Amino acid sequence: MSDFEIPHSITITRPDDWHLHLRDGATMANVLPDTARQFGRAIVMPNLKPPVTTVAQAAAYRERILAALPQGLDFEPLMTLYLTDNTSPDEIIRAADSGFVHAVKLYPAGATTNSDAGVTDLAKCYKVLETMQEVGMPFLVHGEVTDQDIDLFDREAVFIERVMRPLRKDLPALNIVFEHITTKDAAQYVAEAEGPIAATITAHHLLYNRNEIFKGGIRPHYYCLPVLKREEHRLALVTAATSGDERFFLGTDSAPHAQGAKEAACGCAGCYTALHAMELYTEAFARAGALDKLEAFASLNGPAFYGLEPNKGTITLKREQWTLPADLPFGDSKLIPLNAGETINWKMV
Ligand SMILES: NC(=O)N[C@@H](CC(=O)O)C(=O)O
Ligand SMILES: [Zn+2]
Ligand SMILES: [Zn+2]
Repeated sequence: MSDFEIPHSITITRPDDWHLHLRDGATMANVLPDTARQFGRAIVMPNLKPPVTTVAQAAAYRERILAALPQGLDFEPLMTLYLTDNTSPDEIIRAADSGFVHAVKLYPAGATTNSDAGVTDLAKCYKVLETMQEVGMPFLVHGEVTDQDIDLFDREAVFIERVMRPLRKDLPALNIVFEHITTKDAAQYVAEAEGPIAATITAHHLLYNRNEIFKGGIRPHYYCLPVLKREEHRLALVTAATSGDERFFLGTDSAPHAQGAKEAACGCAGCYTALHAMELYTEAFARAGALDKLEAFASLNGPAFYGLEPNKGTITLKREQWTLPADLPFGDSKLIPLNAGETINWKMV
């Protein structure tokens, strides 16, 4: 699409974020309005410290989110449970009956931020997974093996062979979301798989490849997990997201960390994009000449997978340049958003 063919504005059904970290307490109060301005709902990740492992904890967390929501913002948090080796089938039944727990999340132990309490061996969870399959509870998967002998950049592809294929063979009717996919291997696997599987894709994995982490020096705000990959993988993700295929939908994986935790000798993984998520996705779709596919990806495919109605109302993004703030308040620290201080091309009205 040449520049003059790109429209000056685009209006779509109000989108949802199907993968979001809101944290808790004062920092949650800081970041929540950014998401609530852009999205009608969000799947809220349970990797708090300690993690959200029970329906009772999810109910309390949901109340804290709603209490922190500024007046006038209409936003529904969709809660999740953090799967551990000790999660019981009864907890899954309670979750399904709750009406507000929409999924259960797999963090392979040691894979990412706050995953220490995660699953050490999925074989220990088969009773729980069978129950999830029976009651139709979606299983959200951080799809990376944690084996230190496997190259960091290969951990998602190896996960498909070692974990995803056997799991789906054993439990073919389990609803699975392959979260924040980053490789052509995962995009291809999901596109071709039989049965109920989908994938979320972040804005940063659509816009950047791994060079971004090392441009002119090490740039910690581009470090997330799964880590950015080669250009060929980015291109495959753009193809999947803009294909209109209902298996692919929006999940920002916006993951705020205090400035000092990112800019450190051993910095945390996670990119903060909630402030300008729809602007970034719109840029990625515009560059691909696929703005007509943005609504399916951002607003329709996700609700269909989760058995929910799309949101009422619309949002509009204008082609208008604006400069992101250098930092944002984050409890008693600061939060550096992705693209801090940079000028971007779209602005939500
Ligand atoms: N994506 C990240 O790099 N970090 C996430 C955890 C996760 O989604 O894996 C976080 O909670 O900080
Ligand atoms: Zn993850
Ligand atoms: Zn995440």
